[in-house]
Amino acid sequence: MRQTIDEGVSEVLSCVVEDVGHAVSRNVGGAELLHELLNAPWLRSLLQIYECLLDFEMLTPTPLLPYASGLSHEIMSAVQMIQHPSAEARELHCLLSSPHIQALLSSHDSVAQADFGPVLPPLPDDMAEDEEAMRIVCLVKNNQPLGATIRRDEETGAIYIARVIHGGLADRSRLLHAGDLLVEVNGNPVAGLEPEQVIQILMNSHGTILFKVIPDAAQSSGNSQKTVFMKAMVDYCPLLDTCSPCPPAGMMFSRGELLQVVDQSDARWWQARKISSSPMKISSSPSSSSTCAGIIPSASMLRSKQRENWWSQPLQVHTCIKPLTVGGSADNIQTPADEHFPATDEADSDVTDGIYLAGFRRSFRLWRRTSYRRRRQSCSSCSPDTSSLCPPYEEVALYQRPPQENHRLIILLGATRVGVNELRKSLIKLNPSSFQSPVPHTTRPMRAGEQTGREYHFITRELFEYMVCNHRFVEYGEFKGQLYGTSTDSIDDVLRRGRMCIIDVEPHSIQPLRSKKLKPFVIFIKPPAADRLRETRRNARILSSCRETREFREEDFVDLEETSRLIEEKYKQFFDFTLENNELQESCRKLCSIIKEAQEEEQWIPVSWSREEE
Ligand SMILES: Nc1ncnc2c1ncn2[C@@H]1O[C@H](COP(=O)(O)OP(=O)(O)OP(=O)(O)O)[C@@H](O)[C@H]1O
Repeated sequence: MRQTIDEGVSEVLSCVVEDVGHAVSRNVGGAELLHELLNAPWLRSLLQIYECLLDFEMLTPTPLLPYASGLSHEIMSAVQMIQHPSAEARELHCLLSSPHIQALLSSHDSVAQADFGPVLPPLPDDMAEDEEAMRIVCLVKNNQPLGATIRRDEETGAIYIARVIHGGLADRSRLLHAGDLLVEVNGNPVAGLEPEQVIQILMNSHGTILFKVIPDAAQSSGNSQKTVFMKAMVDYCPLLDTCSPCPPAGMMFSRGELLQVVDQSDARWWQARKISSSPMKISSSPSSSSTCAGIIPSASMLRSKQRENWWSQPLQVHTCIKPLTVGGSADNIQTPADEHFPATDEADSDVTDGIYLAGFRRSFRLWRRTSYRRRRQSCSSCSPDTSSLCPPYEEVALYQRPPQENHRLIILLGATRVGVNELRKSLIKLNPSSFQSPVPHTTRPMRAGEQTGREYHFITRELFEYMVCNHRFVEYGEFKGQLYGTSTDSIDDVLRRGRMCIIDVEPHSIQPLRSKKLKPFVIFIKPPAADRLRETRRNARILSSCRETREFREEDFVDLEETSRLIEEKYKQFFDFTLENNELQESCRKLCSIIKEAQEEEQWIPVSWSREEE
């Protein structure tokens, strides 16, 4: 039976050799050759043999004898002892003594004895009892840092591994853990040394580094850490942080960056990696787990730093957080009260092709512009580097809007005259059935041709003030004796109709809009490079008063650039996207596609917006 199988196998194998040789000698094309080989009957036979071998392996066979090479030596010496060996005996001796057969038998014995592990040096005879718990770790140092920090126990002088950095060399070895007691480095005992001296030994070591450690039983079992994603809401630089346990192992980050926090086991110092804020990139990035993490302060650590900074600062009153009454002009406006103008003076082409565009009235825009400029000038505490007491990190999760849910609120943000209104208007004109802006409220009397709920919601001052007291306004203020504002109800109204609500607000109004209900997506509109800004706006006209427009002046460009820079510095942690308004049509097309992605694709949002219970 066995002979028949062996014959069958050798027949199949000779077919393989013959067919392959034949095909190659015919010099046929690669695809044709592959096709022929795949169709060959011997392939089926080979697969059957392979299956038989797998079955055989499943039976976990035991070897007939584990010392075939020893037996062969016995046979060879027995043959040598025969005085007149037969031709068969001589042939057998010749076969067994050939180096190939010897190597084959030796391999057979290794497999039969399952002798695959490395040969370890014998344990020294004078080894102390407690050295049982000692671990010898050999790391091959390349250009990367070892990825571990050490600390000295001040009482005992013992040196411990303080932290193993995720993704670093020590972490990948899985042999060094936080809490392990370091006994020797390359044969040098480290007890009693200063950490700097141990680091010096490590720095002087090249190639292989041998650590002798006593593992910390609690840590070696491996404490699996839950990974969380956080958005940085503050800037951090380890090299400027005097409290950092190891500044070179620290990770710098700035507001708005997305961090994958991989270790929170230490209440004061976490470990994290920076990741791309693009959901597509994070889900398909295999490298993220292999890159080395860095040490960052925990949320509580940063909060206590923020408190310290806050107390040490002189008292600054934020005028920007109070709604401001603006009675003056936006641009040296020398005009009488607003309502004296005919309706056409105030309208800013808000009817186009039969489509009514709400929220583009001149007084409304001028109120917003003036109030922003005044606030900016009057509030000295709004400098970009002032860290407020906001949470230092915001935990985020990926979210995709279910089709039955309201659209996310789209907030456009930008310095005055950067083109926010122009883009918003172009977007609505492009697709008025999808995009809409909320209708503002005003106390100004309705004029001929106007309708309440179209140009404005015309309401009394009493009602307006009542709404203010009840926090119904996202933004409000006074312009030429009349109140103007954008209410949350108007936003809800647009969203309830299944449309995408596009608003532009002053930067400080973003925070109150950040809610689970609205899930705002913030797009910052920034100016292009200085020369492109001046070139593209050469023929543009800007509002100078309720009645007049004029060309851009150099000081407008300078102000626009400076304001953009300030807004970006101070509020970038809230931006979901930054769009450069260079060529108008291209910017509008881009804006349209960003909004589509925001509504239809996975995005990072604060976890508090996606939790069920809230
Ligand atoms: N990409 C662009 N290329 C050329 N001109 C532009 C571009 N974007 C905007 N403009 C023009 O710049 C001027 C100011 O734009 P817009 O009124 O939209 O600014 P804004 O940021 O809304 O400021 P405001 O506070 O005055 O409402 C307008 O004349 C507009 O047509």
